[in-house]
This record gives sequence, structure tokens and C-alpha cells, in this order.
Amino acid sequence: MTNVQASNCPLVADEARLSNGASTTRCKPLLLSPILRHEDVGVNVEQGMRGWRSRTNMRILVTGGTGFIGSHLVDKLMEKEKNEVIVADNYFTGSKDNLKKWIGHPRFELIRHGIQLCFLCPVDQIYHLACPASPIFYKYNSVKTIKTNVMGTLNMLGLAKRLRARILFTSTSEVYGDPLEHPQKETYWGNVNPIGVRSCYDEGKRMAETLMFDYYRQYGIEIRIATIFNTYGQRMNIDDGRVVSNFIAQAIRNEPLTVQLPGTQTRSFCYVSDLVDGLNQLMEGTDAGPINLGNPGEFTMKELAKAVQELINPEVQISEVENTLDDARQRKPDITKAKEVLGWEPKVNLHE
Ligand SMILES: NC(=O)c1ccc[n+]([C@@H]2O[C@H](COP(=O)([O-])OP(=O)(O)OC[C@H]3O[C@@H](n4cnc5c(N)ncnc54)[C@H](O)[C@@H]3O)[C@@H](O)[C@H]2O)c1
Ligand SMILES: O=C(O)[C@H]1O[C@H](OP(=O)(O)OP(=O)(O)OC[C@H]2O[C@@H](n3ccc(=O)[nH]c3=O)[C@H](O)[C@@H]2O)[C@H](O)[C@@H](O)[C@@H]1O
Repeated sequence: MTNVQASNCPLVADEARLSNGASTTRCKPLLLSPILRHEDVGVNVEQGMRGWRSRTNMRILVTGGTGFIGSHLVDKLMEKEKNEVIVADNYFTGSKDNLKKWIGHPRFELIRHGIQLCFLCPVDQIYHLACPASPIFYKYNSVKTIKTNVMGTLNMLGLAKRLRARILFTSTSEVYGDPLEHPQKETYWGNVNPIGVRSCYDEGKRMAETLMFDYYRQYGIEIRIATIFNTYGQRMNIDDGRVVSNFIAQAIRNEPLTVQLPGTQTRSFCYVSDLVDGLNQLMEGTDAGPINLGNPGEFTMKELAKAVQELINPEVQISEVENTLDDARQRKPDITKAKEVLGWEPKVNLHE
């Protein structure tokens, strides 16, 4: 097993033979001058990678794979004997702990890397998830969030183009902004504030979608876009700031549940195992998307707080607090397309 963590520098991969005979990828830092272009690296990479496609295994890159959704996706991908999984992550909101059961496994590699920087590694598929998802974290360094969404997606598309790899991008229901259409269909173009405090994330994701489709039209890259709606489950960071983890952590600590005003705003919550199944089906299917992946069950934040109170701590108080700017008033996916195209629909309801 080769488990390399490289610092934030361009990477290039070569083939390594393991002592047990299994083939895997070893990604090592190149001593590059800062002005070296991707094209310059590419010549070496392509020469060095001849023959790697003759493998029978499927080599899959997951960016953001140590995060909440990414780590569950890695678990699912690793179930398949023919899959080799490489995770690239800068650990901003993710944690190695989420993947500790795979560290040391011959079909798994973990690489410390910020995907806003060039990344080269021979793979067949790319699940491109890297991006902080909680509003608290994506607003913390908004310029970095934009770089991750725009430059990171450009880098991943460049890799997909070079390798003719299929690439799936995890977009968000935030591309619909504060939606005037309800529920939201994929055909809706959204109502987004382009200069607000959330724009680094929602406009960043919209630009990434634009890039995905331009690479598709211009270079014929096989793209997939998932429009993910609020997802929850095990391994959400307890101090993540998102509403489900906030309420549950508060209920356990016997602190008041902080319903942000007006409390009548709605969200639709999807359990992570359902979401990961949807991502996998989208990748393996033929439709480029975008396709909504979410659970259409819709709840106000007051209803969610009451449900958490009932289920976890009937004694806990519910308090009303100020909201943040540009919070969407309603959100509910229309999943007709996911049902028709992927045969996918969520199985787990919120109370369960
Ligand atoms: N969880 C949701 O409800 C939800 C909803 C819609 C869309 N999404 C999207 O799904 C993806 C995963 O979300 P999540 O909930 O697992 O979030 P998360 O914050 O738990 O995981 C994101 C991962 O990306 C990594 N990362 C961030 N910036 C990076 C960079 N520049 N280079 C490399 N790695 C970087 C983080 O360290 C982390 O491991 C994100 O793209 C997010 O926008 C999530
Ligand atoms: O699903 C999506 O597309 C997006 O949803 C979320 O963004 P948001 O809906 O704002 O998520 P939360 O921060 O969990 O907030 C949900 C609602 O709960 C409310 N809230 C949040 C936290 C809290 O303590 N109390 C509270 O009432 C917020 O005002 C908001 O109306 C995610 O954080 C994004 O990563 C994701 O892309």
C-alpha cells in the first residue's frame, strides 16, 4: 500500500508495483518551477503513463473525500473489488478520521492537496466534491471558496480532458438562490444574489456548472452534474453550523435549539446513504444532468426543532435568533427527473 501525503504542490503520478503484486498509483511531488504550465507537465505525464489504461481495475479520484458526503461515497466505492480509490483533500472541513478504516488498504490512497492547484494523476473517473459546504465555513474565506469552485473545477476538467475520464460535479440547490419557483425543477435558472455573502458558494457553483458544460460542448468530456439538496447523517462535523447537526448537538448538550428567524423557512433533508446511491447511479448512468438529488419531504425550521426536541430531549428549550443574509425562504426538490432517468428516489425519511 502506498499512502502518500504531499504538500500543496503540483503532483504527477507514476505506476508502482506493490509487494503483493497489486497495481496502484503512486503520486509524488514534482520539482516544478512556479511558471511551469500544465502543458509542460502533461508531456511528461502522458509519456510516463503509457499503458496504464490496460488495467482492468477502475481507478477513481474523489476530491473532498475526507468530508461528510465524500467519506460515505468512498465507503460505497471501496465495496467494489475492482475499484481503486484515490482521495485528494486539503482537510479544511474534512478529517482523516472519516476514512481511517481504509488507510493502509491496497486499493486506497489519501493525498493532501488543495485542488485549486494543479493536480495530475491517472484515473478513469472523477467525483469532484471538494468545497466547504457549511455556510459558516464557505464564508470564512470566501475568496478561497471561489478559487476552489472555479480554479478547482478547471483543474479537474483539465485532468478529465487529458485522460478522457468521466467527471461528476456536486452542485447544490443553492444555485436556485431564493427560489421563486417551488418545488425546484432542473429547468429553473434561479434567483441568486451575485454580490452577496453567499455568492462565493452559489455563484461559484454556478460558474463551475458553466465550465462543466463548456468542456462538454467544446471537448466532448463526459460530464455529470448532481444538484444536491440539504443532506444529513453520520460524520457531519458537530460544530459544522448546519441546522441538523446544530439542533442535535444542542439537544444533546441541553442548550436551546437556535431557530433562525422567521423559522417558517423550509428545507428538504436527504439522508446521506440515499444521496450517495444517487451520486453513484448518476455517474454510472448516461445523463449529463443537472439532476436534482434530494428528499422532497419539506419542513419548516420550527418543525425541525420540534421534531428534534421530541426525539432527543423533550426538556430542551427552543429559542429564536437572528438569521444570516440571503437565507433562502423555501427549498424542495422536484425529483421527477431522477426517478425517470436514474430510477432513483430516497428511501429514508427524516424521522427515521
Ligand atoms: N451536505 C450538503 O447538504 C450538500 C448540499 C449541496 C451540495 N453539497 C456539495 O457536496 C460536496 C460535499 O459536501 P459535504 O457536506 O461533504 O461538505 P464537507 O465540508 O464535509 O466536505 C468538503 C470536503 O472538501 C474538502 N475541501 C474543501 N476545499 C478544498 C480544496 N480547495 N481542495 C481540496 N479539498 C477541499 C474539505 O476538506 C472536505 O473534506 C460539496 O461540494 C458541497 O458543495 C453538499
Ligand atoms: O442543500 C444545499 O443546497 C445547501 O444547503 C445548505 O445551506 P443551508 O440550507 O443554508 O443550510 P443550513 O445552514 O443547514 O441552514 C438551513 C436552514 O436552517 C436555519 N438554521 C441554521 C442553523 C441554526 O442553528 N438554526 C437555523 O434555524 C437557516 O436559517 C436555514 O434557513 C448547505 O450548508 C450547503 O452546503 C448546501 O449546498
